[in-house]
Amino acid sequence: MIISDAYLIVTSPGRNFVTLKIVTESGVYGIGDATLNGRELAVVAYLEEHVLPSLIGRDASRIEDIWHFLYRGAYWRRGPVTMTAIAAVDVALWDIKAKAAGMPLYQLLGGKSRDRVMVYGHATGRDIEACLEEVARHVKEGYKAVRVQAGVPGIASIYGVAKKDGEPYEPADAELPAEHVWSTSKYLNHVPKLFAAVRERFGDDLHVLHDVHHRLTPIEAARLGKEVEPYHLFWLEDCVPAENQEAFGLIRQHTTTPLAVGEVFNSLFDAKTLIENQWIDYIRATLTHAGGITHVRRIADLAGLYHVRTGFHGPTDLSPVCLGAAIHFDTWVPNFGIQEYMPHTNATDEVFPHDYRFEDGHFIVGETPGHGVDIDESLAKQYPYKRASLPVNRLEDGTLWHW
Ligand SMILES: O=C(O)[C@H](O)[C@@H](O)[C@H](O)[C@H](O)CO
Ligand SMILES: [Mg+2]
Repeated sequence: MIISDAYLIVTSPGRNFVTLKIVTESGVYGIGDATLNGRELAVVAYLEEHVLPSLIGRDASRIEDIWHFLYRGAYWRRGPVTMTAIAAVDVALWDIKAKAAGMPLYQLLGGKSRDRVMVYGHATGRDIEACLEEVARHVKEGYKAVRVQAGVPGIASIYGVAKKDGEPYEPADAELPAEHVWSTSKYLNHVPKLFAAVRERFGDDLHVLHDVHHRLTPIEAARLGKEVEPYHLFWLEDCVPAENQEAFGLIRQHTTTPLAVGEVFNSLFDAKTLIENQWIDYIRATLTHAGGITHVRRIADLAGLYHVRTGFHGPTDLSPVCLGAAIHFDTWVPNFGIQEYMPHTNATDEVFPHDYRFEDGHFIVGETPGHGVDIDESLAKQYPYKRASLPVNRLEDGTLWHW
């Protein structure tokens, strides 16, 4: 199982994806997702210059050793670029190990803890009415859980709401960062009305979620959490920026609305205080940005001790390789909560053939050895890289804010 080749495929079938392919002397290969939205080529340079040359000649079966070689060996530990690069190697090596064993990845992890994996989809609309129509569409398609994001009167462009109703939402929509204007008071006054309308129309059974996208202060988040309590959210996501983990201590004192955080985390240490204090309910760190299966498994195990469940990030800016590996992880992990799902474009699905399938609001894991996702390299070549940036936010007086 000696590694004989390792290279990257950068492709943009609708949006940019970076994929690492590791090939062994026996011909068995594995692939890992290395996509860091809006910073794709930083990871490409990191891997090509600093990681891939040192993989050649190593034993692909020594996943744990290679993980520590890359983590400790960098000296400059953690950070999204480093941890995305390590994750791509890690997931590709697990893919190889599972293929060599002739097993689907979930079997190597410990086997099935469940038969299917509940997902949440995204309903978005320019106002409450349009958003409710999108929730209705999701319910019709079988979703049991829906994230609900609507436009707010007086805010021209807002996270999570597509430019046109019915179109998929894609935040990295400009070559250079677009500048949006944000108003906390307008937002806070509007969101409880949205959830009142959702419960009135859809009743109590549907799981509903909401993403604040890091925009509030702790006391504002506490107010929002309290005000939506009657509508029983499945979770309130990223209600404050989480660099200061203590912020969640304050929010938790005020509300029983379940809290989710972690899509921008890249290490166990980003989440350690949050988990040990039981200030959160769901951890969203992903395989692609938090060091792969080897590291996210450690986060999930720590979380399990404190009744914190997984709710992996799953936007379209993570490739089907990440989603496929995540579905294996979700099928195994004992403390699973939910999996985010934003369907990829048809072009993306064609570039990344896969064996997972969506059925009745859930994913069903595939049985192909490995993580079940491949890449069509010649098709990938038809979609060259295009620079795309995430937006920034300013308050109405021009102050730069969190996006
Ligand atoms: O909950 C989510 O799915 C996320 O907040 C994403 O939509 C991020 O904004 C995106 O991943 C940034 O690249
Ligand atoms: Mg989010």
